[in-house]
Amino acid sequence: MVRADMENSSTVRIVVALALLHPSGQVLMQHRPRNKAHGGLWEFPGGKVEPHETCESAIVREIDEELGVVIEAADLFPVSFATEALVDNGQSILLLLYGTRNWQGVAQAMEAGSEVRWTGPDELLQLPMPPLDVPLARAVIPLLEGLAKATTAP
Ligand SMILES: Nc1nc2c([nH]c(=O)n2[C@H]2C[C@H](O)[C@@H](COP(=O)(O)OP(=O)(O)OP(=O)(O)O)O2)c(=O)[nH]1
Repeated sequence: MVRADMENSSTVRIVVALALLHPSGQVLMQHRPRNKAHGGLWEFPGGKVEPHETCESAIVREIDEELGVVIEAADLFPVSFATEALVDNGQSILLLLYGTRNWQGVAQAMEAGSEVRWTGPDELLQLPMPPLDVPLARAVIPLLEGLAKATTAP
């Protein structure tokens, strides 16, 4: 039986992440600083949704902070999501992956100890990444292949 107090004590932490899609068929991946959770792995840039933020305003903020580029909430579309129970703090993460093809500025790693790289569909699953990112990366690959085809089409 589910008690009312149990229903109200959600332990789900929402994390938003972005597939920044280059017209050539590449996605921007970020190397996590070694001092953070999953340090040293490649991930989609993003972060936790803070209280009083919407998911969209959180991803716009995180992308500005982490990559120094401006994206518009209106350009975002949902790509996929993934969930994982975290054993260390008892929280579950709900990771929402958005996509966009539009941004302003040149994406670069703004955080100390971080780096970024544009990655094609053949390389994406070769990168060491957190477990949650593997199914998300699989969902991104057809988008990259579609973009690459559109670029090379006569
Ligand atoms: N941003 C991001 N986080 C991910 C991905 N995959 C994955 O498991 N995570 C996890 C790692 C962390 O436990 C959590 C996000 O934490 P974060 O450190 O990026 O969030 P934040 O920028 O708000 O961090 P902070 O202010 O607390 O340092 O989600 C991913 O692709 N992108």
